Amino acid sequence: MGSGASEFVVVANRLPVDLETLPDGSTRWKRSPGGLVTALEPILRGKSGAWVGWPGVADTDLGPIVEDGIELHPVRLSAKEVADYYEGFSNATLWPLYHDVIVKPVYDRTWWDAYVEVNRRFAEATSKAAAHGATVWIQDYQLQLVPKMLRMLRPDLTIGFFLHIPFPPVELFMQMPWRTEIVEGLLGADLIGFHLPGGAQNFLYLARRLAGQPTSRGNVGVRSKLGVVQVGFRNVRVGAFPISIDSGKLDELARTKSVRDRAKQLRKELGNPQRIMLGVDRLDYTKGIDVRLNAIRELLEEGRIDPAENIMVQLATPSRERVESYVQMRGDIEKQVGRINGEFGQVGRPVVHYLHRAIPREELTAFFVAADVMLVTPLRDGMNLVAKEYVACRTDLGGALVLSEFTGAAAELRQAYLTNPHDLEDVKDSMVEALTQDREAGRRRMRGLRRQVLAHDVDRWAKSFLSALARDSVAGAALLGDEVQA
Ligand SMILES: O=P(O)(O)OC[C@H]1O[C@H](O[C@H]2O[C@H](CO)[C@@H](O)[C@H](O)[C@H]2O)[C@H](O)[C@@H](O)[C@@H]1O
Ligand SMILES: Nc1ccn([C@@H]2O[C@H](COP(=O)(O)OP(=O)(O)O)[C@@H](O)[C@H]2O)c(=O)n1
Repeated sequence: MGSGASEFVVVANRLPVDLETLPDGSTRWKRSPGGLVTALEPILRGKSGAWVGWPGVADTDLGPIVEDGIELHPVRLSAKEVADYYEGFSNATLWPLYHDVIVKPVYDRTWWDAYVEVNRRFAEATSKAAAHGATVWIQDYQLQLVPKMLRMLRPDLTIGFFLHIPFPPVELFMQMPWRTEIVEGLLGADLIGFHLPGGAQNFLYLARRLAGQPTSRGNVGVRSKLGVVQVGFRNVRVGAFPISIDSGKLDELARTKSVRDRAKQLRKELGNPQRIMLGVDRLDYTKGIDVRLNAIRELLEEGRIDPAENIMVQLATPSRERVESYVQMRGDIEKQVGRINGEFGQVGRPVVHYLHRAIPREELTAFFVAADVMLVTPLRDGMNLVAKEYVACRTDLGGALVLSEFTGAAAELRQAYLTNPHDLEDVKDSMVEALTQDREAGRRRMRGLRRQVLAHDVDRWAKSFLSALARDSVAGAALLGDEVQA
């Protein structure tokens, strides 16, 4: 297959923008949901590379286009492929399996066939876009077969892969009927990145057990001490690279007069309560939105918080709306919101303000600035960028972060009020602690959190991954325990 013109290509299920059809039949591009796009968009803009991905709607034929300075290569998916590859295998098989089986994964052979077929299409589209010797960076669980397929088409490329969600413990991964194919698919890369060392260790074990390849045995570090899998003459490196946000830019935005004024106005519109709690998530069962709502209801019932003084705002972006478990969860959450407001709200003064829609970045920043307590309570989350965004916005050192121990972010944000989302009493106690924290103690915590988030931004994440990828993989032979420049 012939090569294209791009020296650096990002490959992800989604393009950074979704094609939206308006009621009058015309179309426009809007930003795609989720943290992957939040993280990668600024990187690609700075590198003038190409992005291969799905435009978010089925049966759309589009040639390459340039949008906002990024060259986009849309991959066409039919309506059936969206149902089988995206909603099915990606989000009803892999997503729950990799998130601790919070809901039961479905193993369907026709979904697997669609996953193989669509991964092949992504590999072919990437092969067309990439110049000879280019660097290709493949993203996430939807595309785990692409590294091997692409290597077969284009052995000249340097191939990196990054998994944005947790890589599951071995006992869970072994459920997967196509477990060997997935491990072998990933081993087509030169470097495989995870958020945390635990994910990398799980993968190394599986590469030995399922693919039968020799691997390094030492512990993997954070941006250091890569593991190695020997695949024939190739050394595939495996490491932990915790993702982050464009913290400097968000810090700047949070300081602007328009955002600060809007934050004040939001407080007023919410009835000037003493304390505002905030949740910001895609509407996903992994995010523990139900956990925080249960905690608030019990705290109200027990009289530990006063509904006249403490309110909550939950901003929920619509997500995967045709997947059964998401439909059911939306109903459950909206019932919980209704129950709390029915029992504890007043006319014109609900306790929980709930918006089910995407929120523009500047408005979201004003919410972060206005919120006294940020509630991030996932049952499992690869990283959770929202936690880092809140910290980056607290230029005043105000606010408090309640953070689930089961997020990747918890490994770095140690000064948060860390909590176990499976232990409702612990969540309630953490919330009360955060709501009643001493001002000076709160400022100390926030200072520590900000030091971490501002020093480890998304640029550092990308540079640490890409510089490790750029290293000669033959030189990596000696590397059991190699150090990476962060
Ligand atoms: O594309 P969707 O199906 O609408 O889902 C949105 C994205 O969700 C997931 O995000 C993950 O990546 C974040 C950045 O690394 C991380 O902070 C978070 O913990 C993950 O859940 C998913 O991995 C992406 O592929 C989706 O685009
Ligand atoms: N209503 C909302 C909720 C989230 N978001 C953004 O979506 C991203 C979510 O990333 P994340 O890493 O926390 O979680 P995922 O949705 O990627 O699993 C963050 O950048 C949020 O600011 C948004 O723009 N509007």
